[in-house]
Amino acid sequence: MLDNSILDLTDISKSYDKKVVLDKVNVTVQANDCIGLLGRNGAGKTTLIKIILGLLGASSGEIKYFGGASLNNDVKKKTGFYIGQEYLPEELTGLQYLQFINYLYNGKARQSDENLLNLFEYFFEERESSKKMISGYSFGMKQKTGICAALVNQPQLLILDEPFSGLDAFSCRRLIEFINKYKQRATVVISSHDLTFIEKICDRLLILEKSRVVYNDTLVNFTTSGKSTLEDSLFTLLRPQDTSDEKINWLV
Ligand SMILES: Nc1ncnc2c1ncn2[C@@H]1O[C@H](COP(=O)(O)OP(=O)(O)OP(=O)(O)O)[C@@H](O)[C@H]1O
Repeated sequence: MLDNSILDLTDISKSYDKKVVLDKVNVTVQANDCIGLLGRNGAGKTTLIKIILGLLGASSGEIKYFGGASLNNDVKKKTGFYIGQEYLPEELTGLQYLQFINYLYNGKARQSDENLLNLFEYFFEERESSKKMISGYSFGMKQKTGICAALVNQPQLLILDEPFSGLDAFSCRRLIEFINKYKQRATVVISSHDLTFIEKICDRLLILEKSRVVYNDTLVNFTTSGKSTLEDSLFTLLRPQDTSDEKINWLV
């Protein structure tokens, strides 16, 4: 393990009943890496993220954070994450939720409401919605609220699971621009199926397939310095099955 490692995963395995979902995952994430976590539906991306965040226990293996620490309060304070809308408190307004997260992470040294509203406005392009209950938000608005909450504590490690889902084109561009700036001062891990966005943001790729890591290196090496697109390179690596059209003749 190198001194500036932010995450050091050793032999992380996870099974549900007898089904192996992660099989001896070994990954080191260095400071200022911006990593695209890729893989088919069901490859284990969310499971891996939840294990890293301590929301799910691994069946075996060990994770060290920020150069050797275990998952203590200091590590949690330095980490921001968004892993889905099911964790949003519907009965709070957007601003109240950001204030709650702010208090939880930062105690007395919390951000001003003005900072929180500016953060909200950056992604929403307005402030009015911050006074409305999250229960009344659209899917995309909830997504943006979760992303804002992940940023309140100015995390050194930012982990986002499918952050682009449901975002309109403007919000996607905002998020891309934001992460491209933010990654200069932080380590970022993003799981996404949107390869165009991953290509615009990430420097490294971690690709899971059939419960194992099948690629863990730079984006540039993966696309042979841009000679092929990320999509083509991914298809070459994962070789999708040729599903015969005849099987759906009854349909089309
Ligand atoms: N609570 C659970 N109980 C049993 N199996 C589970 C559970 N959660 C996930 N799995 C299984 O673990 C595997 C990995 O799921 P995971 O959600 O990590 O995949 P993913 O790569 O994030 O997929 P997607 O791209 O579709 O979001 C899947 O086969 C899934 O069915």
